[in-house]
Amino acid sequence: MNPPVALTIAGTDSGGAAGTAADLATFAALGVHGACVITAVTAQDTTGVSDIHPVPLTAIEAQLDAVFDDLPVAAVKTGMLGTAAAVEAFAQRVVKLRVTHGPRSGSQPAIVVDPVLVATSGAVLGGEDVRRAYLDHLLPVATVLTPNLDEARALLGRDGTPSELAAELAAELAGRAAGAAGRRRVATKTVLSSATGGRVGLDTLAGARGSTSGDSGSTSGGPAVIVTGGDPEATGECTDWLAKPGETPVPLTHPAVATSNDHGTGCTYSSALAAHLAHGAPLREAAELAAAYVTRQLLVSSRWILGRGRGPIAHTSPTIEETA
Ligand SMILES: Nc1ncnc2c1ncn2[C@@H]1O[C@H](COP(=O)(O)OP(=O)(O)O)[C@@H](O)[C@H]1O
Ligand SMILES: Cc1ncc(COP(=O)(O)O)c(N)n1
Repeated sequence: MNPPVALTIAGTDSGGAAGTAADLATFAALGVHGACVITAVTAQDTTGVSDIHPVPLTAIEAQLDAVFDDLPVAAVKTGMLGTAAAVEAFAQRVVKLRVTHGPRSGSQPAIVVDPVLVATSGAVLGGEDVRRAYLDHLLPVATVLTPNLDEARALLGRDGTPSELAAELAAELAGRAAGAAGRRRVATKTVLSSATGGRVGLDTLAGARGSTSGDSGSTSGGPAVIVTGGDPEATGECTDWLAKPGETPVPLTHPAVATSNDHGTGCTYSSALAAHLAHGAPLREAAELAAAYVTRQLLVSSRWILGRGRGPIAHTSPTIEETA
């Protein structure tokens, strides 16, 4: 039987903790075939990021087209996109997939966006132009986004509690999604009407609205938002807040692991979420399973001493001893 396919669009981490190293390891651990589009090469270790080399836009576009033209991608996870042009190039392809497949074809991938802007070490992985491109182009067409607290604050440009930020971000993006869908509907109708002599399929127009069926993630009102609640000093519990437009945010609580080996945690969480969505899990269940996976992996690496800084979250399979 074929495994589901998930695609990561992200940067490399030479230290093997975050970025594509985390994403592909997580996909493999969760029984998903992983494809990857590299957006940037970073020189990075447990102490920080010392160099960033963006991949040229044409090479990013060629990788995206190679994967989408060939593989049945069930879920996409985006990590460090690095430039506004890369954000826009991927957003354009999401819109194209929706227009060509329609919402009920079952062939639209779930789009998980981890809006990476700043690394745990403090390095800037996406500037103000990237933040704007996320808000204007990619987030409104996403299925679900997974900002941490700082990223949620940066995207909204204001502070608040995690549940407030999750609800406000979902409402803000629902508004943007509705506006973008209206503009696409007019553009698609014009293009298709001239191409078909006036006959336009209902499915095609519904697809241009960017709605998805079932509970793989977004409702027709815009993307779901999960504000993650990681806290390196945490003892006790961590709470992530899941918000869907127009609904009261739901707290998702799981045990906290006391560890400083947390480099790559956010990448691992969003990849695990994409992997479970690729398997067909509903969004809330996928979020709970992803948090359980991250918690287990943090436990495995909690006593490791690797590198001089914040060590990696484990990407190895735990032994019985490590999970005890
Ligand atoms: N110490 C921890 N123990 C258990 N879960 C954690 C811990 N730190 C983060 N998580 C979980 O990992 C996921 C990613 O969260 P977070 O650390 O906020 O992302 P990022 O690495 O982007 O800051 C969330 O589900 C969060 O609750
Ligand atoms: C290539 C790449 N992508 C993402 C992150 C963020 O991960 P973290 O928040 O754990 O530093 C990173 N450091 N490097």
